[in-house]
Amino acid sequence: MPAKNQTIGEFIIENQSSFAYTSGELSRLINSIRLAAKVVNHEVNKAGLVDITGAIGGVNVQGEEQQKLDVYANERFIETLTNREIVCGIASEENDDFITIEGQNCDHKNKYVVLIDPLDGSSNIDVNVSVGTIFSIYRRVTPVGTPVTKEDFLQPGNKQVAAGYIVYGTSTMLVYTTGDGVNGFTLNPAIGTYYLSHPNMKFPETGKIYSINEGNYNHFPQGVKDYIKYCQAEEGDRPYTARYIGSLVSDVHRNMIKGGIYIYPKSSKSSNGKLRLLYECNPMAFIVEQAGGKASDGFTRILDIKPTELHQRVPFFCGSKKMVEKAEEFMENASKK
Ligand SMILES: O=P(O)(O)OC[C@H]1O[C@](O)(COP(=O)(O)O)[C@@H](O)[C@@H]1O
Ligand SMILES: [Mg+2]
Ligand SMILES: [Mg+2]
Repeated sequence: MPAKNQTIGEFIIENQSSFAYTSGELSRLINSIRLAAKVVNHEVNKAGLVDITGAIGGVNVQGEEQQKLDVYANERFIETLTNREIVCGIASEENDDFITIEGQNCDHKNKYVVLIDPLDGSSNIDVNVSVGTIFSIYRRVTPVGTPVTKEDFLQPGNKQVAAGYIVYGTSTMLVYTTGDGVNGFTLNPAIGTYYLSHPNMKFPETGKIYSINEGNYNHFPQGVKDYIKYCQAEEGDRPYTARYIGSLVSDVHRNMIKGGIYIYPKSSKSSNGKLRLLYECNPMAFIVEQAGGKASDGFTRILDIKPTELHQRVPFFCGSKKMVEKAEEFMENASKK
């Protein structure tokens, strides 16, 4: 078990064997992300002050109004990753298409692509509720020395070499996996260093929290309606408690600590749900599974879905293993009727 209060830098060096490729590369990837996260954290903490509040007046490829912090965070992560000579391409929620990073000598020698949701939970920025950043990292599949292509981004989630999130909440935490368990690091803002505060995070097998936007209840598939009724029934260890922050990162983080399930299903209003497979569901699913939880679209394991589009959406069920299995049971039964 790693020593608590180890710095993230020490942890990476000590655990380099858990990364499939050379340690130096992982350090540079995670260091880029933690640096950009510190800069973004600084701005998030000022949310409410004039210059950082509200919409920027643009609409992203999802048709969503972009908040100033969406754009600010996007620029900081892209800039920081680009300057560290480690990525050959970046895809982001805030960019229509992927960005090719040629590298200092324009030789396309870098080996990793990063997919990012720079600011998750945008609707909560101006109301002082916790938000996050989500990242997913793959090794490129196209030859080194050639420009990155869409193929490098459309890999199934089970090919991720690392994934994680930052939650900007009561404290700022960076939580990540390289396929060898999940560890959480809390930022000490006084000295700007992340310390290992949550070693070897584990999803409780079951829990008593369900997180879903029940405002859309009438539009949900029958299986989801049945599962919500199950959660609310006065039986056994139920009713469960409803908790919904409206920031995917924060809802899943809480459920990972306390036990619970988060669901963003498809509905008659959005045929594939809202969340994006590549930079929301895949990285969160990798973390959830590495912590002993489960993640699916109600039927299929998220990490086995073969992506077809950069910004494609999928229904998302994730959390405590037994709770997700129960929800899938309701989905299965309803689909047979
Ligand atoms: O308001 P709704 O429809 O419940 O959606 C909330 C969900 O949408 C999101 O805000 C989508 O993410 P972005 O803020 O990155 O677009 C999730 O974080 C959250 O879980
Ligand atoms: Mg998001
Ligand atoms: Mg976002």
